[in-house]
Amino acid sequence: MHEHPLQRFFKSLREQPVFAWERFQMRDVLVINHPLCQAVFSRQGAQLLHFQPTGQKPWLWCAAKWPQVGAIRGGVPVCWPWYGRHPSENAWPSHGWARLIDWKLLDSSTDDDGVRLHWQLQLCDWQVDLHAHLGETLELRLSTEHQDELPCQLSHALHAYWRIGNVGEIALSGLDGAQGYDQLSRQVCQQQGELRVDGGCQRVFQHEGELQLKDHAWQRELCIDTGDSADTVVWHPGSRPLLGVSFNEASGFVCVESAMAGASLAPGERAHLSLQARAGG
Ligand SMILES: O=P(O)(O)OC[C@H]1O[C@H](O)[C@H](O)[C@@H](O)[C@@H]1O
Repeated sequence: MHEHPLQRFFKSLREQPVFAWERFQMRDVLVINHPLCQAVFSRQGAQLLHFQPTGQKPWLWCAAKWPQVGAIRGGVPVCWPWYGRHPSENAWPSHGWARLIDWKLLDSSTDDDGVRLHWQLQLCDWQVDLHAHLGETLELRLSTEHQDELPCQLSHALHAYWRIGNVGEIALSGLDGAQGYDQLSRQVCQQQGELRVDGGCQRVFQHEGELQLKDHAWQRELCIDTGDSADTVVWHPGSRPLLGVSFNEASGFVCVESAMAGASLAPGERAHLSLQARAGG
């Protein structure tokens, strides 16, 4: 099994600062080394690419090779201000602008509890803020507002790639009875028992509360909470090739995302999305 590509920043035996900027694959990355956890963000997309509480295996997956320009596959891409295909502009990039451009880091702080970061992106009349709290657990909160004169359409997602031992040996519990839509068969579905994703999965569930990602190969359980207002999207490409990602690499992740389909946002109103995870078991 491959090592996480960003673990390379934590090999030094010398004492490292809590926050340090580095260059990696032509991007600025913020390397975070706290007694409770190690983590890496890219400035592009304010994307959390690596998170590993001390003494544990990495929680997030990231592709080893990144395209020279364009989206980095891995970690928690922020899909914003639209999720998936743009509703009317076919030529516009999938999952919006936010993961393609550099954000501003407005604040970073550290205490015994972990680190807190505040990233921001301003685009035309729109502003999106990402607050992260990382320590023994992971917490991301996204908040959007705009100053346009009229209500605007927004859809967004925290598209997390979770690191797992092998996609054939995982199960998601906590979705039993949840109503959803299977985008592969284009049919509504209702989950019965545990969800297995081997062979490909692209489902959107209406679901509240935690779900458990049970990883039998790594004997690990992560409890993932996508918040109360969002949909939970479960995605894995199965045997469909992903550009620049080997079949072996792709067997090491499953996406469990916090997402909100298109909604209308009035001027000054705020839309929120959150994603939290803790070790279970
Ligand atoms: O390849 P990307 O644009 O990063 O999208 C990756 C995936 O994201 C979502 O989960 C969609 O449901 C998939 O259809 C898509 O393939």
